[in-house]
Amino acid sequence: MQKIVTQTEMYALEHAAVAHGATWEGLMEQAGWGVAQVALARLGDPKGRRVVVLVGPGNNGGDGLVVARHVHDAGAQVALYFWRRQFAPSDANWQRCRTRGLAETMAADDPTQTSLRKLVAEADLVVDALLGMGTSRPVEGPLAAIIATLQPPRRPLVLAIDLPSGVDAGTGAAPGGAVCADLTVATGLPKRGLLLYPGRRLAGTLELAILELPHDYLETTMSDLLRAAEVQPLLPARPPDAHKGSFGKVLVLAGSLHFPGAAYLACAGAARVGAGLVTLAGGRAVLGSAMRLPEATLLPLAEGDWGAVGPGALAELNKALPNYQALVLGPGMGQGEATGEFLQRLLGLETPKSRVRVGFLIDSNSDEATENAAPDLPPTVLDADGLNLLAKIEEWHERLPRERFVFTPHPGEMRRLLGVEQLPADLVATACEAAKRWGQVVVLKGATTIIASPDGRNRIHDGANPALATAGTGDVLAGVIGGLLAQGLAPYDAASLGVFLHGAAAARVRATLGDAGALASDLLPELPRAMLELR
Ligand SMILES: NC(=O)C1=CN([C@@H]2O[C@H](COP(=O)(O)OP(=O)(O)OC[C@H]3O[C@@H](n4cnc5c(N)ncnc54)[C@H](OP(=O)(O)O)[C@@H]3O)[C@@H](O)[C@H]2O)[C@@H](O)CC1
Ligand SMILES: Nc1ncnc2c1ncn2[C@@H]1O[C@H](COP(=O)(O)OP(=O)(O)O)[C@@H](O)[C@H]1O
Ligand SMILES: [K+]
Repeated sequence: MQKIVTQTEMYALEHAAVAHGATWEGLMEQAGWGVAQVALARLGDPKGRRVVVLVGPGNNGGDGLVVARHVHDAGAQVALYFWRRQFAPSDANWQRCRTRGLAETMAADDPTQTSLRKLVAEADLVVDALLGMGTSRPVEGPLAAIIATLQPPRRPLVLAIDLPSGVDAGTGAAPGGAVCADLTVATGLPKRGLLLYPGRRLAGTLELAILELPHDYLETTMSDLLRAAEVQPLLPARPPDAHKGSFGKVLVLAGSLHFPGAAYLACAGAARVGAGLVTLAGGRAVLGSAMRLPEATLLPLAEGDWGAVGPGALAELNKALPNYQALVLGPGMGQGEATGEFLQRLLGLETPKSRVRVGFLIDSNSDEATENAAPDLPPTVLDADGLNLLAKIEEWHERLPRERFVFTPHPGEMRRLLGVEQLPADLVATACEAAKRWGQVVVLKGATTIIASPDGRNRIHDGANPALATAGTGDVLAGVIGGLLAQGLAPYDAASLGVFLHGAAAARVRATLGDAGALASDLLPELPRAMLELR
């Protein structure tokens, strides 16, 4: 399991390591040695290769000095460029470089960066050891000017130690600009900011220098990187004597006159990850979707204006729902008033005000009242307009049954659910706090997707892929997660495996079609292949 840490968690781990007998010097030596091995592997034969190490004032700079020594000892020609670091005899790593006679330039003596530009122009590799986890404010002044000398296009490879200087370790933000690295070697464990944008882009390829840290410490609060090894065991078994009833039934309530295709994409997503049966619920607006997927069955619902689903549909749904193991609710269903009222009652969230308005339906013990009462929902994926409509309901999170839903918001939907103008910078913390407060699994989608469970566990999917930046890919994901819920996966696992398979299918699409022009429906045939590859 690859853990991802915040600064606080990393500093606590370092303290715990010291308490277990490690020394700060020893840790720094391990970190620098590990980074040097990556650097040397990239350099090829080090003889005659020129390496510039940019050394900052803190421990990140200390790591840089260790790297400089090992790369020098391997045969490369190393020059040191110091920013804000004062020599002190106690700086043992600097002292060791001096003993070896490494060239030194002080940034204070190079106010126009003339020497630095020359060094960079002649270098094969630049090691960025200016700032790491200690980055505490936007980069500015001379530091910004130093970083600007590394802007692409440039000749040398740029390797950042731990984090590209200027990237916030917790949020991935780089408010004053940052080093744009070709690769970043994280020391010990990758920091959260390396997975979040723009930090993820600025970091380039991610590698790791191993540190001996007490891994059991703080384990439960750390994020997990979502990788094949974590989700492979979650794949539902397919016994040879299975029948369609073995793999669950999914009911999809999606699509509308304006977004008819969402229904198809969600249904096909569920079917393509192995659900036994998919039923599309809706009016005439979604008939076309049902015809595109002849394997799906249809649950016709009473229509309101313009074919929208309204409260009149509750009776049919109530009868059908006990036959389903999962529900996908919301993709493209529209945000009309009648649909909002329908959703509110389906979720059992009608306010006293709406009770008065539809009072005759819930009055006393009439048959109609029973038929229209909020049903017990199976595990449900709530997506897109389902979330937008939910966000309009007052105090929804205090009244929604807990541990029943997987919410799949993109950042805009997340803002609406939280009722904020702008999402907080730390998206992992945002998703985790929301999952805890709402009592639901939250999948905060984006180039990096975060899956958070109400119990505090969370997984980060490092899956940037511009081929996915096209309408309808989220509808497929909602269906995929629904299809996995129907096969009996717990909500957090269904969400995790779903995000992984969706990303793996997208990677396959990108490999054949490239970055642009893929359709959301191109993901569908790749889903079974992604499962085959994982199994
Ligand atoms: N301890 C160990 O054994 C291990 C440590 N490790 C390594 O240590 C790194 C963390 O080291 P760190 O905590 O010393 O912080 P670091 O990133 O060097 O920067 C601190 C300095 O930067 C300054 N500063 C900050 N922002 C600034 C800005 N925008 N503009 C200008 N200045 C700014 C800040 O100055 P101040 O805020 O006080 O003005 C302070 O002087 C970690 O990333 C990893 O590489 C690992 O190898 C594991 C073993
Ligand atoms: N650049 C990107 N890299 C990786 N995944 C992306 C990127 N852009 C979008 N996605 C993924 O595509 C899906 C888009 O979902 P969403 O925004 O709900 O779109 P829609 O509602 O049109 O289907 C999400 O799973 C998201 O994580
Ligand atoms: K750095």
